[in-house]
Amino acid sequence: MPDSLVQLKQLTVQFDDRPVVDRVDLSVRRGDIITIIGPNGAGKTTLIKAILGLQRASSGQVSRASRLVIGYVPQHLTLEATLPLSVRRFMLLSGRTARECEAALERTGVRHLQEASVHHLSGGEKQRLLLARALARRPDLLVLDEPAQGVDINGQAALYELIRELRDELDCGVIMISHDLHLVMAATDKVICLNQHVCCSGYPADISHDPAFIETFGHQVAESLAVYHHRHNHRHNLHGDVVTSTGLHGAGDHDHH
Ligand SMILES: Nc1ncnc2c1ncn2[C@@H]1O[C@H](COP(=O)(O)OP(=O)(O)OP(=O)(O)O)[C@@H](O)[C@H]1O
Repeated sequence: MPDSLVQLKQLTVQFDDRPVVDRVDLSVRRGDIITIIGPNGAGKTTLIKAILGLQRASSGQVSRASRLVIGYVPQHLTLEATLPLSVRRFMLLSGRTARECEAALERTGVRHLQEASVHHLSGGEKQRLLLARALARRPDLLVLDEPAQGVDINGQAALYELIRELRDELDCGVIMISHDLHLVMAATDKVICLNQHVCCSGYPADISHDPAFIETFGHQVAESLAVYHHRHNHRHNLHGDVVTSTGLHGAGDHDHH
């Protein structure tokens, strides 16, 4: 897998015989910012867990570059509420030196909060702290699960901008999940629209014209993104399965034009 930090080949994850991630091919290289979008239950977190090595594949392959360092930013900071913990201590628990921790906090703009309790941080400050913890590892690959949760709209744009800057500074690859479609369209290199299988993928400008995008997100979202409606040759039922007039088909049976 030349140049790839991580590569998925026909990755399938099933729970109770139900494919939640269905034959997904994906490659992340240095310099990429790839965003996974899709409805609730589409398999986005399961896919990310497979990349992190936390979820076993039912079939297919996940290959990682040798000695790959991954920095992971989870959806939420979950901590024991009764445990007193300062930002400084939280960072040191990562095993990095005090200097590395301080530099990472500085870079994500929350160094001034070192003595604050992690329990009292705002949503945006927590996300920046989690990003600093991931950054302190000097990752080859940054994996973020909805990094802008609990962050106001200005803060979201700033956070996406920071992620782009970090990609340049670290020369790392970035893969993230996001529901913030407007920001994704503005701030991402490549979008993967997941609904168990990959519905469509490509550059934001292209994907917003893709009928599968409109099919998955509905006309309201599509229109608000000023996308066009094209013919679409399959439909999804409520479970995300591909349905045509002749019945139920496997996810690989369709194409989009
Ligand atoms: N360990 C598990 N055992 C059984 N089912 C699971 C497990 N983990 C996830 N699922 C199911 O797999 C499906 C996909 O879940 P996943 O969390 O990957 O979706 P998602 O796209 O991240 O959704 P959301 O946008 O709501 O966070 C869901 O129906 C979920 O209930």
